[in-house]
Amino acid sequence: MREAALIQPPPFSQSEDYALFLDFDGTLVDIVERPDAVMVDPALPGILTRLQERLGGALAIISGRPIEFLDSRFRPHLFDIGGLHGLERRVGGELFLCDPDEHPHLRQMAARLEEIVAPKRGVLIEDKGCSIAIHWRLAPQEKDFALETAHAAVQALGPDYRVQHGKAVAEILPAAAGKGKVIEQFLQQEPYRGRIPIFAGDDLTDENGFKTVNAHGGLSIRIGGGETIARERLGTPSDLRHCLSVWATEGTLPFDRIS
Ligand SMILES: O=P(O)(O)OC[C@H]1O[C@H](O[C@H]2O[C@H](CO)[C@@H](O)[C@H](O)[C@H]2O)[C@H](O)[C@@H](O)[C@@H]1O
Repeated sequence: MREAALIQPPPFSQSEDYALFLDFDGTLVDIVERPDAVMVDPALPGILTRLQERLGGALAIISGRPIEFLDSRFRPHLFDIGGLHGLERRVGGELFLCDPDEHPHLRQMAARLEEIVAPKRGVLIEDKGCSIAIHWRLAPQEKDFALETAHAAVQALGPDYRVQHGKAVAEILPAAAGKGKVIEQFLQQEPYRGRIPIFAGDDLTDENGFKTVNAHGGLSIRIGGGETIARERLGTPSDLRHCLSVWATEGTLPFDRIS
């Protein structure tokens, strides 16, 4: 990572050279105990809309969440989104969705997993159709159980599926999913094509996105602690929201480093 105390990204006269990609949980919004309890800061949709205009439309949320969930949190705003760790995508209103019916074994596994975790108080199954997350934030003592359950499920499903590790979560999803891949797909399409990517994320799934962004000579930003290949670091989602707000209103994007 660079040692500079402050980054001064592009003035608005050059902002159409850049594409901005933003992770959701732990990056734009704070981590909370339950997946369905996440809250969007009321000022955030307006800040993102302003940035989207500044960037000529080249702003997308890149998340492990489904597009439908993110829309429910940002309504009436409909941002470009790479959802489900890149399994689905919306660009300029055009949708590329993942069909759960194409994953019949995963669907059967979802029902089985509900039964397996039922006796474990605080372990939550988040069924997202084409992926299934097993959460243990409310039951940290069940971490090993949750991890073993996720890995056993993938073992049973075969090589078309993998486990994505995250913050107090293990997700079972198609092996082809990846944030790097979906960022690459965005960069092949207008208005993202040919631009320098900027990507902020906080978690293991985002490291794959950082790899792609670094390969394009872009700016990768890790939110919070942990080992990373990101080139810059910010402390909290609130720090990032502040930076985005400054960029939206003043034309610069200052990142105070924490490490
Ligand atoms: O790619 P992201 O937008 O960062 O999404 C990653 C996963 O985030 C969510 O889980 C995490 O946030 C929850 C709410 O704060 C928290 O309770 C949980 O412990 C975290 O792992 C979400 O529920 C998953 O579907 C996303 O894949």
